[in-house]
Amino acid sequence: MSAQPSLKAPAVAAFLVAEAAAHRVTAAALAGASRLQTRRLLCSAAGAGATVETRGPLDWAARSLEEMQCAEDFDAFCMMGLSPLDGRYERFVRDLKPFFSEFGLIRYRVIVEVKWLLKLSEIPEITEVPPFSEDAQLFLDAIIQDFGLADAKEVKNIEKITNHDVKAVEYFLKKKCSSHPEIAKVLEFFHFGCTSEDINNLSHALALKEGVNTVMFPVMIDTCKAICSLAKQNSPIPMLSRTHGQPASPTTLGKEMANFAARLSNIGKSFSQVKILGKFAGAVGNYNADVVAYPEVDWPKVAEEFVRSLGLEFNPYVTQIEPHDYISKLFNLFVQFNNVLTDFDRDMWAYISLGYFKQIVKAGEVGSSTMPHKVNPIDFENSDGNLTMANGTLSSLSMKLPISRMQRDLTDSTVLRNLGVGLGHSLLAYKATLRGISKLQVNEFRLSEDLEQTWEVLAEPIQTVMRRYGIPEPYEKLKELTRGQAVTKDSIRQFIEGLDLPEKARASLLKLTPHSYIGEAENLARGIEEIVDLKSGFRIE
Ligand SMILES: O=C(O)C[C@H](Nc1ncnc2c1ncn2[C@@H]1O[C@H](COP(=O)(O)O)[C@@H](O)[C@H]1O)C(=O)O
Repeated sequence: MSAQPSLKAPAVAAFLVAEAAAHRVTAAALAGASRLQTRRLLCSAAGAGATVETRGPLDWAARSLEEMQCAEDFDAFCMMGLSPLDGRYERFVRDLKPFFSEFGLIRYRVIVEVKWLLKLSEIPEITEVPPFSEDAQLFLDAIIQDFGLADAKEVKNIEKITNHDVKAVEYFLKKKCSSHPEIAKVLEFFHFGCTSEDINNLSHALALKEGVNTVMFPVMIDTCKAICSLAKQNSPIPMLSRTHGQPASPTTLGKEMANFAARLSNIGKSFSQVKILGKFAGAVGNYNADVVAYPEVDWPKVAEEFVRSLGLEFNPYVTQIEPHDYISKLFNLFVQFNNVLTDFDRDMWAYISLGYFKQIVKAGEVGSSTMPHKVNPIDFENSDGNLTMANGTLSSLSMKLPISRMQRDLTDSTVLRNLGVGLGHSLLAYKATLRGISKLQVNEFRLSEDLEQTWEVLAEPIQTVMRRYGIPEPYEKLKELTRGQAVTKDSIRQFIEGLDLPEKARASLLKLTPHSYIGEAENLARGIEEIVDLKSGFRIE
């Protein structure tokens, strides 16, 4: 399934009216019409045999979020949230809600159940479910397209009685369709031959595919782009390196940023290798009940066609459950991405602490409640903390989900309800890193000052040139000059003057400063755009 362009509820109405005009349905005819009635009008106006693209730009995600925010005392509900993702940080992660909430899971289950009924109607051997009329198809499609919070609440009310969440969806659909004479005749074919997990695994797979593509990847791409810009903008700015926290050969600020951009984009490319899998093979993975009911049907083929029609890859070897190995693979990549970003956050924290970056202050904001001078690197710290939470959850899911006793236990069911938690903390962290980056201002004076005070870093190139020209014990001589001693521009120059080197080599060493001793750093930073390929990565097909 492809991501739909964003369109808010009023825009949906406007879209339908515009479509109506295009098909010469009058506004008067549309006045007061429900979405289903509107579609029926559009369909008949478009002519016999024409189909109206009802999935078009109707943005169910935006609609469900709007409905959520209209709920009575939404703010109070958030304030009492047990998880900060649903409280304090709700506004940063709300885009994930349509996909990974209870509402989202129910909606995806409804989609799978309805589409399965439609699929059954296309199998010639299943004469008990004849092909649906256009009106019945529109009716079923409208259940999906118009599915909202009120419908989800109805399912939850049914679940209070059934105490079985998937069965509640089946009953909801039967009730909803009992008013349509044609569909009412085949109500028992809802959930036909299915075990609940046939519905669940496809629902989770769809949520992951759509949620990650639509919400996660764009922010991950923005993060890569922001770090790439830091690399390019600061490609020539020399910076003292630190290995073991001690002054080491200089680099450029841009080159150190480029390293992170390259690492993150490499992980991005791996996402496209993850296949989101689905199964539809009944209670223990062998189509047992289907084969008895309709022995003449090629059930593995039907299942494969159905899973693929939803935009998922088919997994033929399963128990009652799809074994979730692909979720481990996917989440391990998130863990890797998050680890690299943690590394970035901590380096940025250290560079800010060294004064290499200043942070732009916003009028009215407070740094420290007691030390008025302070501007703390709170965004990088928030990101670091949330990446810890994210990786804790994502690793737990990745470790647990592939393990299920024999043909199934229900441990995955409750655990799978946390897909959005791991992704939510990740999203929160990416946004915090982006905020942190947006406040940075490079302090070239501080960067230069540190280099000016560490002429001893030139010991490395001098001893390397001495080796080339066969001067005995170069390393030891430099060690004597530099180790634990105050090394200055003058003492270094004096040392170079005293070396038995060809004139050209000496001149080039005398020209060298800690600021210019940066090797290929600037070129490496400038070349980052060729390495960072954000077009082929960060996408799950
Ligand atoms: O298709 C079936 O139902 C077959 C059945 N296995 C089940 N498969 C899927 N869901 C099942 C199963 N069993 C229970 N439930 C319902 O799952 C819900 C579990 O709730 P929670 O622990 O909160 O995630 C909760 O709503 C449970 O009622 C079996 O016997 O193998």
